Amino acid sequence: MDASLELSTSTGNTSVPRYRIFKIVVIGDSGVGKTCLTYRFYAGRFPNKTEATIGVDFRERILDIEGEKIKIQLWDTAGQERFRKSMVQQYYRNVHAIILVFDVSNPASFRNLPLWLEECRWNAQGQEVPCILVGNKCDLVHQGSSVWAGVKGEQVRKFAEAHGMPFYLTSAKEPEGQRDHVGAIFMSLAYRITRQRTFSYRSEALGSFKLPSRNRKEKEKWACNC
Ligand SMILES: Nc1nc2c(ncn2[C@@H]2O[C@H](COP(=O)(O)OP(=O)(O)OP(=O)(O)O)[C@@H](O)[C@H]2O)c(=O)[nH]1
Ligand SMILES: [Mg+2]
Repeated sequence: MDASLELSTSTGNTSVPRYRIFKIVVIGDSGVGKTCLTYRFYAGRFPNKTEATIGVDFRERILDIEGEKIKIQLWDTAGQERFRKSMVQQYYRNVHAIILVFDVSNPASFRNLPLWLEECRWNAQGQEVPCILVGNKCDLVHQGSSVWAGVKGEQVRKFAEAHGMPFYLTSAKEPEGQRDHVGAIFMSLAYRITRQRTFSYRSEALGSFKLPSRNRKEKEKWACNC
């Protein structure tokens, strides 16, 4: 069954709420903050401590989108190859959207983005799945030396534009109590995927952003040289 058509129910009791379920997979290099971002959205705060994710961790939240309650199922995946290689196909099975994360203070995590997109393209098997780009750890931008050696906003904008992806720069560690930027990113993605009434994976149903084609020249063109 198409995962989007699954309804949430644990018993035969008809009074149990039934929701449409949407699967969002979070990918990116190890240490970029995937666990912290998903935890922040799930629990509303930065986690006290994290360890490298093994395989996948699931976090779910019920959201109210224009009067409809839906269940967002976040797949917080492992960035380390050895902790993910046996699970990659499950990550992408019936996925509704992908969040591609890099660390703004770690240029290597930005340079590796084409490899992640390649993995998405390969596993999506011709389906076009919404993908957004998130640069995390923006709280570190003004720390340390006066010359910022991390990824520059302009580089991010160009990369995102080249691949037709919306992008956001944020911090899972942003102080609580201020505006919830991380929450707004997830909410805006949830809003976007739930608007697709047909549940089709095709690009015409999903709007303007899609996974890029396999184009080596294009990937090299937008690779970061920092
Ligand atoms: N300053 C800062 N540190 C962060 C932020 N997000 C995560 N971190 C830290 O970065 C480290 C790695 O965070 P994780 O969320 O575990 O990274 P991950 O992407 O899940 O890593 P894997 O599970 O190995 O793929 C931890 O020490 C976090 O405390 C952020 O927004 N700002
Ligand atoms: Mg993790």
